[in-house]
Amino acid sequence: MARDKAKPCELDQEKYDADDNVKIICLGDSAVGKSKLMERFLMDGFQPQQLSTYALTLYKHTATVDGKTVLVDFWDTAGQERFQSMHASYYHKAHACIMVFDVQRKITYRNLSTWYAELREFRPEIPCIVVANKIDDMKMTQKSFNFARKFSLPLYFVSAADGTNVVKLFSDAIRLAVSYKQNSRDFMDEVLQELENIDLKREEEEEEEEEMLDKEQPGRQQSPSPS
Ligand SMILES: Nc1nc2c(ncn2[C@@H]2O[C@H](COP(=O)(O)OP(=O)(O)OP(=O)(O)O)[C@@H](O)[C@H]2O)c(=O)[nH]1
Ligand SMILES: [Mg+2]
Repeated sequence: MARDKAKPCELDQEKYDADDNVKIICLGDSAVGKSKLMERFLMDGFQPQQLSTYALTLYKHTATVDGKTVLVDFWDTAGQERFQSMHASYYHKAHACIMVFDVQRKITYRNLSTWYAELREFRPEIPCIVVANKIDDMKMTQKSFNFARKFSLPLYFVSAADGTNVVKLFSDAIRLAVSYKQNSRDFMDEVLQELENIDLKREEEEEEEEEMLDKEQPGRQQSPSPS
């Protein structure tokens, strides 16, 4: 008797079992440590070499929130100016944002307002966490950064280099993304959902129409389209 039954592919099984999937984007100037934070969380490692992200890297991660499996797409975006025109698609259907600055470079903190304005233009309601990275190199970690307070955003002091607060940051971001997705009353989400429903309905109607025509005219030929 064969004991080993064919096992379904692991990834497909995860997808099948997943209760939800969410998209989390990461924003901030070049070299603030966005990719290193992902690396620390997903691979539990840190290679100090500087390799700027080319436009976009996508990481897939499986998490458990309140006993449910959640598939997470992390979008690691390049902070460099030259890629800024791609941002509309970065933001599309994102459920949470991690916005990073470097505690050692004031300009990256100042630029948060630009990143935040752009985020809100595309995703007015999604949860956003402000992240002060590289606190391993900094003595005064308790310095108050007004930006987060001004917009009532949570602020996390982290280090991708030594791992401080990294798991907490990502776990909370996933939790916020899931809860946003489940409770969202975001106007843009509703509009997108409506558009998807209209598309589906139109496709169904077209299929029905095709079927009816096929029944009415067996052996029907497609008429040439006017040129
Ligand atoms: N000391 C210290 N250095 C860090 C930390 N996180 C990142 N770095 C360093 O900062 C540099 C930039 O890190 P990246 O993660 O590549 O930065 P990024 O934000 O992804 O940059 P772009 O991809 O260009 O947008 C690297 O040399 C890292 O080693 C940290 O927590 N502490
Ligand atoms: Mg990067």
